[in-house]
Parts: sequence; C-alpha cells; structure tokens
Amino acid sequence: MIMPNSRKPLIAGNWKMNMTHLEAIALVQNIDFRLPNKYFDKVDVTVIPPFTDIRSVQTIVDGDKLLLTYGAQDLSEHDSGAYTGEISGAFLAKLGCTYAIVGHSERRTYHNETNEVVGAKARAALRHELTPIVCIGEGLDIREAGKHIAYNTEQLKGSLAGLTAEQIAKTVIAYEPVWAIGTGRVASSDDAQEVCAAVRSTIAELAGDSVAASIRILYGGSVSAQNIGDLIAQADVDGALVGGASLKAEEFATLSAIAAGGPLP
Ligand SMILES: O=C[C@H](O)COP(=O)(O)O
Repeated sequence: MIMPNSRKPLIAGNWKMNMTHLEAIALVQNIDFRLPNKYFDKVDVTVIPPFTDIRSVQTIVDGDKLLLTYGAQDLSEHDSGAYTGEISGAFLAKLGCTYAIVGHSERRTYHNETNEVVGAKARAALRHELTPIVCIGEGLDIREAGKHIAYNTEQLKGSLAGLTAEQIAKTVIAYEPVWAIGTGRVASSDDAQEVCAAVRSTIAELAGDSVAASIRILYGGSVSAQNIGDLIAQADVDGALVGGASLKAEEFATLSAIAAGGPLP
C-alpha cells in the first residue's frame, strides 16, 4: 500500500529555446524579486534555460545566494569523448545544475529519442548527481482512442527500464500530454490526476511503495497562474513543468506562490 507522504511541490520552468544569456540574467533577477525567500520553505522552484545561459544563471544564483535552482533541458548519455555538439552531465554538474530534463516530447519527436535513449540519459544524469526529470506523455490520437493510461505506463516503464529502485527514487517524473503543450489546451485536473495516479502505481510496481510515496510527479502542458491551483490540489500532482508561462516573471512567480499555498506575491 502506498502511504500518504508530504511531497514538497516542484515548479520547473522549461524555457525551451528562448532567452539569450543577457535576457536570462534579467529574467532570473525579476523572478527572484517577485518571489521572496519565504516561499521556498513550501515549494522548490527551478529554471531550465538553454545551455548557453547556464553559466550566467549560475553567476546570479551564487552571487546573490538565491534559493532558486536551475538545470538543463537535455544532456548526453555519454560522459565525454567524440560526440560533437553534445553536453555531458559532468559539465552540467560543474555548473551547479540540480536537474536535467530527459525525454521531453520535443526531443522524442524532433530528435527521435527512444525510451532506451531516455533511460540512458537518466542514468547519465544520476552518475553526475543531477536529478533527471523524466518526461512522458501521449499524443492526441492516443488520448482520443482512450489508450492514454496504457501508453503512458508503457512509456514510463520503457524509459526507466535500466534504472534500479534506488535510482528511480532519485528521479522526478513529468506527465505532459503532447496535445496540451503550447496549445493553451490544458488537461483537466481530473485528466492530470488520472495519469499521475497511474504513474505512481507503476512506480510502486517498479520500485516499491515507499519510492512511489516519495517520488514527485509533475504535470506539464499549458500550465498557467489560472490553472495551477486546481492541478496542484490533485492528490498525485506534485508540481508542474511549465513552458510558456515560465518566460514571464510575474506569472511564473505567481504560479509558484500558488503552488506554495500562497499568499500571492
Ligand atoms: O516543458 C514544458 C512543456 O512542454 C509545457 O509547455 P507549455 O507550458 O508552453 O505548454
């Protein structure tokens, strides 16, 4: 039986391919200005900028001793060597990253990343003490066919196939229905809960009840300050992977504050 666990919400802002390093500095400073330290007792907030921004973000976070963390949108499954254009987990760890997204649907779609590659990247992240945010999610055809639970369960199992229970315990899972990404068409909170609950049951099968009780499961897809309250209120939704709304400091700070249980900044 999966016992209730008080999981600290995580709000992760995936900037995707937006923001130069100069814009990144301004955005992080703006988020910090709007989100005072008191919120960080109740919510973890992280930004996931493009690789070229990470050094600048590190400088601000370290220099100003911000409680906000940061991560990367991808990493190589390899640690070093002749892999032109790739970025190693070792480099990201040295830059102070906390998280690395793996298997985002945009990587699966545009870069043909398979579950095997996603699993290898998750293991690479863990080798360097980065927390992988492992993304799964169904397309519209699967949702309309009513096969979304089976699809997501299989994608999750495939993506975590090479990981031990101890490694799974150190991951974050993000459920992002592809039809809700960047479309303004958010899944209902019931839809999000249904899949996130299935994810937790699958984690229990793979790694045991205690890991299932403690692992954080995020929802992603058109999350905004308007809908985060309903989403985070669901029993198995522990936060959000936010795209578009994470590029607006005021909205990102507001939705982070809502995830913390308020008050509004
Ligand atoms: O990683 C973030 C997701 O792809 C969601 O993006 P979105 O909030 O712009 O729909």
